[in-house]
Amino acid sequence: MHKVVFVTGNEGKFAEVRDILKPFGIEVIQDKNGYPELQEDELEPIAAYGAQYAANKLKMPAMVDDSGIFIKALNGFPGPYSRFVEDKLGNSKVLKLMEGETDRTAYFKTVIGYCEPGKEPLVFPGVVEGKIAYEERGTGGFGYDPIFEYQGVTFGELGDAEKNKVSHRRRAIDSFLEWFKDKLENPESKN
Ligand SMILES: O=c1[nH]c(=O)c2ncn([C@@H]3O[C@H](COP(=O)(O)OP(=O)(O)OP(=O)(O)O)[C@@H](O)[C@H]3O)c2[nH]1
Ligand SMILES: [Mg+2]
Repeated sequence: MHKVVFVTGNEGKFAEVRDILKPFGIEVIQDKNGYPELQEDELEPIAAYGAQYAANKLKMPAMVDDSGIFIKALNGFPGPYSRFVEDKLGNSKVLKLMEGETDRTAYFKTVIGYCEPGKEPLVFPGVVEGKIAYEERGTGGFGYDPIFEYQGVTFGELGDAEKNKVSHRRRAIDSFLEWFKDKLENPESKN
């Protein structure tokens, strides 16, 4: 069994990453102590810096997840500021900003940052494309899930297991796993 520390205060993220990695023999341990989140227009540098900070502080391999929802009609807003906007506006006010907008195109993105002590951080992005619904639907998931429609169904309406098959987070973790499995098979050749 491999162990990875996942630094996040978000229980929804933690539960998803734990469930996705479990079948691969990777045990995920949550660390709620946080990391400095850079203010950047892209998620990658935020995740890279956070993972390196956490690995060097904890002296063990560390993972972070920086995520956001990017709405086309709002020029990509809230993107990296999704946490702040969720806290200050919430889904109902985001829907107000979208009133009158017929182009509902949006995507969710997760960047997994992973780092081992003394090494360079690696980033693994995952994206899922969808649409902003006209009203909140469903009580599952967390955050923006009730207003994000994937193939006509909101992430709030999908069960956890179904969301974990198609989500941005799932895609980012799949990309991490590809690298991680390769590293287990060829321990000398990578990173
Ligand atoms: O509907 C959603 N489905 C998701 O799958 C999802 N993943 C993240 N989010 C939201 O996007 C922001 C990310 O901010 P974020 O990456 O800084 O995370 P966070 O501050 O919640 O936790 P931490 O990991 O930083 O401690 C926060 O508002 C999250 O609630 C999601 N919303
Ligand atoms: Mg955060």
